[in-house]
Amino acid sequence: MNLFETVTEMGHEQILFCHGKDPDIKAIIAIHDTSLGPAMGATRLWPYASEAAALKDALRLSRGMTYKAACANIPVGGGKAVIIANPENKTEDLFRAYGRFVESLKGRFITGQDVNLTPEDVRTISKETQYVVGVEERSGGPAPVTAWGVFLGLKAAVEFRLQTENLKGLRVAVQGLGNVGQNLCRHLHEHGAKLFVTDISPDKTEQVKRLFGATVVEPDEIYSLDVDVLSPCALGGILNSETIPRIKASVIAGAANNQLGVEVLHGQMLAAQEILYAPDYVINAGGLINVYNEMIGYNEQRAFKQVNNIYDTLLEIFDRAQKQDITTNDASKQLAEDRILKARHLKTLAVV
Ligand SMILES: NC(=O)C1=CN([C@@H]2O[C@H](COP(=O)(O)OP(=O)(O)OC[C@H]3O[C@@H](n4cnc5c(N)ncnc54)[C@H](O)[C@@H]3O)[C@@H](O)[C@H]2O)C=CC1
Ligand SMILES: O=C(O)C(=O)Cc1c[nH]c2ccccc12
Repeated sequence: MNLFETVTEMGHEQILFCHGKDPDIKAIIAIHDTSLGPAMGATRLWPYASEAAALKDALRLSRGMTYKAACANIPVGGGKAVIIANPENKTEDLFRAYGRFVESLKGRFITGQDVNLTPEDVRTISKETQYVVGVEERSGGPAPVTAWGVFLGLKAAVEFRLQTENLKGLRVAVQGLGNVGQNLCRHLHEHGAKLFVTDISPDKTEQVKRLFGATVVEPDEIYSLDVDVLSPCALGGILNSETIPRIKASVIAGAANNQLGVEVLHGQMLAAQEILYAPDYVINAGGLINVYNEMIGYNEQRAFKQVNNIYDTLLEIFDRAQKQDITTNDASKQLAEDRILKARHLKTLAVV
């Protein structure tokens, strides 16, 4: 990877390569943009196959956070960190060393719990840095709020594409029944949707079958089901050249980050198949909105108002995409970039 070329193209401000021998630590903190406020993004721990893969993940996820905050209209910038490690080798020393790197950024980057980190791990990080949120779970953790936002976004997409406000009998395929997926299934079930679900953990599929009468399918079957909506709530990169031709759903609305394998190509493939894609960073902003509110002093009414906005924002994005004949992904990027440019312009005026 030609690093500065990539960073120039993607627009990152700063990338911190955190390295140490005792303890052995390799982590990357990517700060994409702080025009709207301090960069926020949870930290993910993953046994990446290569350092390039880790860097790519950090770069793309952090840019997604910038767009996420801008589309959610909160004064926050975008960042993300990845720790390159096997979850089996997590130690207190590792997280403390990582916490010192976060502290060294003096609040330019504020982080918390993402894939393979437990609340306990985040508490360990917070022994070394004050720039961690979501540790005390004052608001019940971000996942239920994320799920509520995804539910509203799914509803907006169904209304736009299928011209119905009633979810009764709507067939929805949910991939991944973790903290977000299960909460989403509950909302959908309560509104009369018919669920088709998959997870690599049989305990989780059994639970959702029992609680919400869902039909359980094998992980690879989820793409080709004859359903109205596909809701990816597990992994990134699942919308790609292999899966898209198999998709029969006309709406994609789920929580996973980086759902599109190759953003432009696969965004266009979905549009060509007349599948309405709710951009991941717009629909899954509930978690970020929740931790942001915790940071500034939790106010449930304000937090829910901001999450409820996801519905209107998505309708605006779908409308923009249709009118300009562009992908929904490009329409949301435009919305985010407009807001960021405006904020930069205001800052320049303030200096003068
Ligand atoms: N928790 C939050 O507030 C937010 C979560 N997200 C994203 O949403 C997604 C889900 O988040 P959580 O529910 O918190 O994570 P989680 O780790 O609780 O759940 C993920 C689930 O996906 C399952 N899974 C893994 N590989 C799978 C496969 N190949 N097929 C089917 N299922 C598979 C896992 O067994 C697990 O049950 C993640 O991609 C996360 O990055 C995005 C924004 C906020
Ligand atoms: O939406 C994402 O990908 C996030 O990283 C949201 C998030 C969850 N917990 C956090 C703690 C600090 C900053 C962001 C988050």
